[in-house]
Order: sequence, then C-alpha cells, then structure tokens
Amino acid sequence: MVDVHKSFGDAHIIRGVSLELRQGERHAVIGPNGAGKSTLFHLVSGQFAPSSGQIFLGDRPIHGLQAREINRLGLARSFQITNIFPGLTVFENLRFGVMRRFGLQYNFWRPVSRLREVTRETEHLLEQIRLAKHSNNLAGEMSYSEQRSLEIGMTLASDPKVLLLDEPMAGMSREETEYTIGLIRDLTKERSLMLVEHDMDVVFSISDRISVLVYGQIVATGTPDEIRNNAQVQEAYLGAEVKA
Ligand SMILES: Nc1ncnc2c1ncn2[C@@H]1O[C@H](COP(=O)(O)OP(=O)(O)OP(=O)(O)O)[C@@H](O)[C@H]1O
Repeated sequence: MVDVHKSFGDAHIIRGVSLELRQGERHAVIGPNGAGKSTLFHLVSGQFAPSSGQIFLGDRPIHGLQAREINRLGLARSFQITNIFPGLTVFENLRFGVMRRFGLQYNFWRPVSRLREVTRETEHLLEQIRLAKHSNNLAGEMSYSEQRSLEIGMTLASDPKVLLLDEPMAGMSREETEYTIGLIRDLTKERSLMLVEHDMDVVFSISDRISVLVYGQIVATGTPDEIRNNAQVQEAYLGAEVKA
C-alpha cells in the first residue's frame, strides 16, 4: 500500500502508511492500543475505503473495491470475533466455506463431480487445521482454541494467497498459543500473512518482518532483531519489555 490515509470525520486515523507485504512472508503489525491496526486491516480487506492512497494485491489496485471482490482476488481475513456456525458440525462449517468458494467461481451444483471435489477439499482443510477427529462435533461444543482453528480454516476455505489474521491468539492459554503458532506456521507456508497480535512472544517468534504503527504512522519496519534493537521503537512503544 502506498501513502494510505483514512479519516473518520475530523479524526485522521491512518496518516500516510506505505507498507509492502512480500510474497510468502509473515508480517506483523504492532503498535499501542488505538494506533489504527484494525483500521489498517479494514482498509486492506475492503471493509473501509481509504480516504486517499493506493493498495495493491500483486499488481492489481484494490482500493475502493468491495470486500467480496477483494476476497475473490485472493485475500482473506479473520476477525477478532469468531465467525463460525456453532450449531453446525466442524465438517459442515468448512464445507460451507469451500462451497462458497466454488459458488463464486461457477455453478457447482450441476456436476456430481463438483460435490466430490467439495468433499475432498473439505477433508483436506480438516487435516490441515488438525481437526479431523472433530469432524462430526458441533463447532460450538469445541474448546475455544479449537474454534479459533476452525475459524482459521474457514478463512483458508477460499484458498487465499494473502491471509490477514487479527489477534488469532486473543484469549488463549500459553499452551493453546504455542499450538496455534505451530498451526499458523504450517498454514502459511505457501501464503503471505499479515498479522495483528498483542502477544509480543508470538509476534517475535512467528514474523519474518514487523512494522510498528504509532498514531496512524509506521515508525519502523524490519526483522524481529532490527525491531527489537530499534531505539525509536523501544521509546515509542515497546519499552523495556523486549530489551531483555
Ligand atoms: N468507524 C470509525 N469511526 C470513527 N473512529 C473510528 C472508527 N474505527 C476506528 N476508529 C478510531 O480509530 C482509532 C484506531 O482504532 P483501531 O481499532 O484501528 O486501533 P487498533 O490499533 O486496532 O487498536 P487496538 O489495539 O485497541 O485494537 C481509534 O481511536 C478508534 O476510536
């Protein structure tokens, strides 16, 4: 994205952000509460249109497009609030996600082979998110972190090239967090990931690069080591926390 701004009335929330998500990288955006991280996500995924500036997916401009169109072009995001159907089984949830993808592309109802393809794809996703043994359980009856895994699976159902995860570890225990780090590493091997996460251990262990957003501006972008050792970042945001 290039020189992106977003204002709500008089409030200038995103103030000239330029940021590159490289192909295949895991890139976290960190910053204090209210810095504009969620707003940035909304801009990239099309929930908000920028007030000015440009956003590209590959070479293609996507600023101003509807969220649905951006999703079709290969970008998917998760939400802080879990976005699954608790009364359906895990399999049914994922199948719904997969069908939505096929439905976007063509009328999949006709050939029976399409249904087989949907089933195959759903089973593959189940394996990937490590929930195969919960296939027939109701989504709402699984543990919190399993529900979050399912949520990530739903996001992957559209087979995106770019994945945006907003606080995937929120509310998780240490153990669940460790587990989810491994899962996210696996799932993003062939994709680019943009991550917003408050848990600094997660951010520093999972990211190839980190950008620090303060009051709507990027004050630094770099590898975890570069960010850890950046005096300006320590002063602006991280404090003593990462000096150790
Ligand atoms: N639709 C909106 N209308 C007006 N102001 C908004 C809107 N959305 C966000 N804001 C304001 O933009 C600022 C940045 O919010 P945002 O949620 O993007 O920050 P954040 O960095 O994600 O914070 P947190 O870490 O607490 O989730 C806040 O001051 C918020 O009140």
